[in-house]
Amino acid sequence: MSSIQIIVGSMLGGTEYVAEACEETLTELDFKVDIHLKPDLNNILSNTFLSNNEQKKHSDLPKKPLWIICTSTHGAGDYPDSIKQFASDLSHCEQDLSTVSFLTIGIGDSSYDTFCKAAKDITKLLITMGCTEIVPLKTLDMSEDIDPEELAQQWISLNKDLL
Ligand SMILES: Cc1cc2nc3c(=O)[nH]c(=O)nc-3n(C[C@H](O)[C@H](O)[C@H](O)COP(=O)(O)O)c2cc1C
Repeated sequence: MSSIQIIVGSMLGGTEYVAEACEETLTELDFKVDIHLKPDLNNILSNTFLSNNEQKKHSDLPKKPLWIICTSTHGAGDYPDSIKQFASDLSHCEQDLSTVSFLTIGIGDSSYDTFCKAAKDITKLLITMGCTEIVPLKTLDMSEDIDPEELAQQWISLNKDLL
């Protein structure tokens, strides 16, 4: 079992429901999950690398640490307030993140030219910081009549063997 950190960027709360739906699916799949509605990089790093140490004690439970980013986009392609500090801290992080794998779910509205830009930007930033994207960005378009929680859960289930 790998430990998964779900990192949430939301302004109005909708993306929190999507993240919690992902948490539910992952828990059903028997993953250990921590969800961060107000992500703090230091806290996430200590969970990530503590989990690593724990895994070393259990050699039958190996796996790289995994982060799942769920973020909407606000303003004119900006990060939501809840994830701004995390993104800034991440860009200055000096810790080696090369063992961290991640995937991103972007929630946005395609009527904006900057569709899901925050999710695209954080994906680029994580790659710049040495992390490995294991599944290409999943975007959910709220201008369509969709159930974003259901779609996110289906996407997690589809990719479960890569986690
Ligand atoms: C003021 C405002 C600005 C927005 N700007 C963008 C944007 O630039 N790109 C985009 O894809 N969606 C944009 N959206 C759509 C939101 O990302 C979308 O409504 C999302 O579901 C909000 O998620 P949240 O409830 O977690 O904040 C904007 C929405 C609002 C209200």
